[in-house]
Amino acid sequence: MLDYQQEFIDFAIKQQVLRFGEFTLKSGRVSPYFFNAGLFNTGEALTKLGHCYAEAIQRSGIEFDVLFGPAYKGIPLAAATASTLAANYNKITPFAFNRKEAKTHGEGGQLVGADLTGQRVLLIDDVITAGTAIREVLPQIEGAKGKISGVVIALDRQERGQGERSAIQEVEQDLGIPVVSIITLDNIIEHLNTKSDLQSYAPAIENYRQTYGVC
Ligand SMILES: O=P(O)(O)OC[C@H]1O[C@H](OP(=O)(O)OP(=O)(O)O)[C@H](O)[C@@H]1O
Ligand SMILES: O=C(O)c1cc(=O)[nH]c(=O)[nH]1
Repeated sequence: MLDYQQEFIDFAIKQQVLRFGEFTLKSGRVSPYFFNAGLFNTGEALTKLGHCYAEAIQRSGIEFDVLFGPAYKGIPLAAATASTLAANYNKITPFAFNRKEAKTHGEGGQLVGADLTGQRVLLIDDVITAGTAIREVLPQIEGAKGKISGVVIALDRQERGQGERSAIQEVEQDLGIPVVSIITLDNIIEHLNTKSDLQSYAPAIENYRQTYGVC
C-alpha cells in the first residue's frame, strides 16, 4: 500500500467515514461496512480529501477538462479537488454537478457549474458498489454534450456489477474509460489485519465478499 493510501484509511477511520456494522446500500445489498463521505465535514477534512483525490488523478494520467461530481456527495468532492488542483498543481479545472431533481425557476435545469459542451469530463464520486450511480448520471453528461473520459473514486468496493464482472470492469469495458480509486477493499482488509482492535471486523467482510465480491 502506498503512503497516501495508508494515510487515507487512517483518516477515514478517524473521521468515522469508514464504519463497521450493518448498512443497506443503494443496490439493496446489506453490507458489514460503509464509507460515508458525508462525514468529511470540516474544512480541514475537505482539504485532505482534495489532496488524496488530486494525487490519485495525477497518478492515473487521465486527461480531462472538467470535473463532474454527481449529487449529492460528489458535489463537495468535485469542489475540493478542483481547489487542490489549482493550489498545488497549477491546474485550473472547472467543475460541474447535477441536481437530483430539475430546478424549474431561475437558471432552471439539472446541471450546475461549468459548461460541458465538447469537454472531456472526469467523473468524481465517493464509492462504486454496483455502478448504478455512474450509469444514472451519464445521460445528463451526454445530454450536455460532454464526453466522459474517466472516473475517480475514493473507494473501490470490488463488488459485482449488473452481471458477473466487477462493477468497475463493467464501467471500464462498456464505456471504454479508465476507473481509478484512492483505495480498494483489499487495502481496507490489509489494514484491518494489522490492527488488533479492528481485526474482528474482517470475517464479516470476507463473508460479504463471498456473495458480492469479485477477485
Ligand atoms: O455503485 P452504486 O451501487 O450506484 O452505489 C454507489 C453510489 O451510492 C451512493 O450514492 P447515493 O445516490 O445513494 O447517495 P448520495 O445522495 O448520498 O450521494 C454513493 O455516493 C455512490 O454514488
Ligand atoms: O453502495 C452504496 O450505496 C454505498 C456504499 C458505501 O460504502 N458508501 C456509500 O455512500 N454508499
